[in-house]
Amino acid sequence: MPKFAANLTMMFNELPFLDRFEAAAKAGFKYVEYLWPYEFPAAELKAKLDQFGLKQVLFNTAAGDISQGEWGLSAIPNREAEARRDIDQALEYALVLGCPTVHIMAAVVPEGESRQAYKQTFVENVRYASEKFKPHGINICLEALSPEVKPNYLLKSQFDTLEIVEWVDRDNVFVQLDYFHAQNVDGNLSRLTDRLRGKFCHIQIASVPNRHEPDEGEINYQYIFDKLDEMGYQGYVGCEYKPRGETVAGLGWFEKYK
Ligand SMILES: O=C(O)[C@H](O)C(=O)CO
Ligand SMILES: [Mg+2]
Repeated sequence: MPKFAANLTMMFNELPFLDRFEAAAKAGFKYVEYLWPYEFPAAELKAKLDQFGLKQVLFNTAAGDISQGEWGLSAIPNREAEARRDIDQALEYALVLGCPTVHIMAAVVPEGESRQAYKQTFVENVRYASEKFKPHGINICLEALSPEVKPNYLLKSQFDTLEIVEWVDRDNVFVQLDYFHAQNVDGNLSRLTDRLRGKFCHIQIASVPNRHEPDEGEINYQYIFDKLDEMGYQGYVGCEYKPRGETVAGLGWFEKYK
């Protein structure tokens, strides 16, 4: 049965961020993920995890200057020093939080820039991170984002991500398989899951097209969950969706997995 993680960035927005840990635990979650921890001291977040018996299973490297359209720095040529500081910071947080996986964000590729140069830079920075994280048993995930969510992001298709993972060629670097983006860009989710077998170590879910709870829309998630169980998938499934309304009211789908 899948191990579901509440995404505290997207869910429980009725509450201030630091109150979402208790809400997630009360709703029956044992695991949490969220985009970025850096607004808070790692020790403060760890205290919240411990207070409510939660395990942190994923967070991201910093996004850069979102107001300037940045969405990750690790693929931007000539920004390697900043990217590697972000990677080092992510490692510090992962060690305090006891988090097994970090999503290294790539970058948006501005019109006219060389995608190949961005890919090469990303590979070199991910290899840097792999070496730093390896002694601590921490994995790295890379994720494709659909253009409707993040236009011109370096990784669009799951096969873009697979190309980088195979190019990096390190045993602690994997695909972050977000079925919302995968359905929007690649489709054919069952065959895609088979093709990525052994290459992904974290999954995220949301309905398509509205990115809500997984109990609506065009993806038959029960079929996907059963397939993951049959494959023996042992990773986590992040609930990276925007609740239709009040978060707990939308958790009927989760009842049978508690
Ligand atoms: O947006 C997503 O699906 C990613 O998981 C993320 O964390 C930031 O792009
Ligand atoms: Mg995602």
